[in-house]
Amino acid sequence: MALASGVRFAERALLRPWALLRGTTLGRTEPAAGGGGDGARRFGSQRVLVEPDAASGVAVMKLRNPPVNALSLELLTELVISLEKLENDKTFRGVILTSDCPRVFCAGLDLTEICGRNPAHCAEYWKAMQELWLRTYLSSLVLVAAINGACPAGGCIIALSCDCRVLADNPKYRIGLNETLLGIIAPFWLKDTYVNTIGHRASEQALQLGSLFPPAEALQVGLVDQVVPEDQVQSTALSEMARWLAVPDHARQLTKNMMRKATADRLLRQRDADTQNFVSFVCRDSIQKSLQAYLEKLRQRKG
Ligand SMILES: CCCCC/C=C\C/C=C\CCC/C=C/C(=O)SCCNC(=O)CCNC(=O)[C@H](O)C(C)(C)COP(=O)(O)OP(=O)(O)OC[C@H]1O[C@@H](n2cnc3c(N)ncnc32)[C@H](O)[C@@H]1OP(=O)(O)O
Repeated sequence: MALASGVRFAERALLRPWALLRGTTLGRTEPAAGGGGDGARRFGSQRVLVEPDAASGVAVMKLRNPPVNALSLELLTELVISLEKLENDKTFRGVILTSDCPRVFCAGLDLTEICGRNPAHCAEYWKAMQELWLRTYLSSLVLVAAINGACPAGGCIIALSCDCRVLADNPKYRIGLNETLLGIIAPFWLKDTYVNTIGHRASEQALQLGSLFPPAEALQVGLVDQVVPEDQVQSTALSEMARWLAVPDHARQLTKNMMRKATADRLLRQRDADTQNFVSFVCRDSIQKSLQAYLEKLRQRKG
């Protein structure tokens, strides 16, 4: 399958994720419940479950890092590797990304990865976050987010880097970039992704206010493409997938690349500087205090 040279270049420029892998069990293959042939076999890792359907060329990738799918370094690494595995297998043309944890799609950055950690760890963690965004944003596969739970901050980053978003209609499942409410700032590449999705004025407001949109508002502002009853999220994601897969891959991929390359290139050009900014920012005493206070509030708040 011919890929745009820009996509190939960007992919070559990305980090090899293997070095990040610690204590994971990638590559394990097991029969899916009730499944028989190769197309029904699932694989994955401790924190990412992949259910491939070779017949349709679509795999369902489920985040399972309970309780809230916080993006730990391990989860980030396993997501990158699982995606790479599907991209390298030409049987697959599309991936539906969803959560295996009830009520939460993804709670965003795992705050324990950046609270009270040394600068080297924060740098390693941020590089893994950049890597996941670059991989998903530039993926040659069609990515549909089936958002079956709350989707703040880093969770929204993952959803935004997909091609299409289907959100379950539950007022508790809010989506958006709430970084400012934690006293932190969305990086420029995330701001760019937001602007590309909902436009400049809406992003300006939502980013400063740290808005988390309930489903109807998320649909209205263009943050998601469909809002459907909870029990129809998966089937709607599959219908959306069929719509996207009806387009010839090469034309769709070249168009995706044309739309997204400039945004990704901005980060690729200044990845190290972005990492340094992140580390020096989050390691400030004042930011560490805000993050600790937020984490404490989360731990005390139940229900
Ligand atoms: C000037 C220079 C500028 C340079 C700038 C450079 C860089 C920019 C810097 C930073 C950019 C960062 C970009 C991304 C940021 C993020 O993603 S920050 C994370 C934001 N996430 C949130 O705010 C979500 C917080 N969580 C919740 O709101 C809820 O947990 C929920 C997801 C709605 C689920 O609710 P519920 O089902 O009720 O679960 P609980 O709240 O009870 O939580 C269960 C346990 O999980 C722990 N937890 C929740 N979220 C996180 C998390 N993100 N990280 C770690 N741990 C989390 C929670 O404490 C509970 O733990 P215990 O069971 O009590 O131990």
